[in-house]
Amino acid sequence: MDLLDDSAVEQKLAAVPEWRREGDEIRRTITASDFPTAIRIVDEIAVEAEKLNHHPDIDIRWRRLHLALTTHDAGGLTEMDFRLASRIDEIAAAH
Ligand SMILES: C[C@H](O)[C@H](O)[C@H]1CNC2=NC(N)=NC(=O)C2=N1
Repeated sequence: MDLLDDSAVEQKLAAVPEWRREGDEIRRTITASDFPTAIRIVDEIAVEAEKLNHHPDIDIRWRRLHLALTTHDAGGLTEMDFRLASRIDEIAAAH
């Protein structure tokens, strides 16, 4: 998987407006209604991540999930990060 250049990253970020670029990562926060819901969201994300074989870093703080995506094998941002970001947004929107 090839690293995306800065203009490609900016272009792809436009499609996932909840996400922000932080260096080699894109990050977003999901606020759930309560802690069990936050964990259910994490579980649904885990299923999608496994399907894609692409996994986020997840920092769970009560109802808030801080997510970070990067492609470790490539050492930065690739198409896979934006594909999973889009799946994560669908999951978040369903709760
Ligand atoms: C062998 C390698 O660990 C796998 O191909 C997957 C697992 N999940 C992954 N997740 C992320 N975020 N980046 C990777 O490079 C990655 N690689």
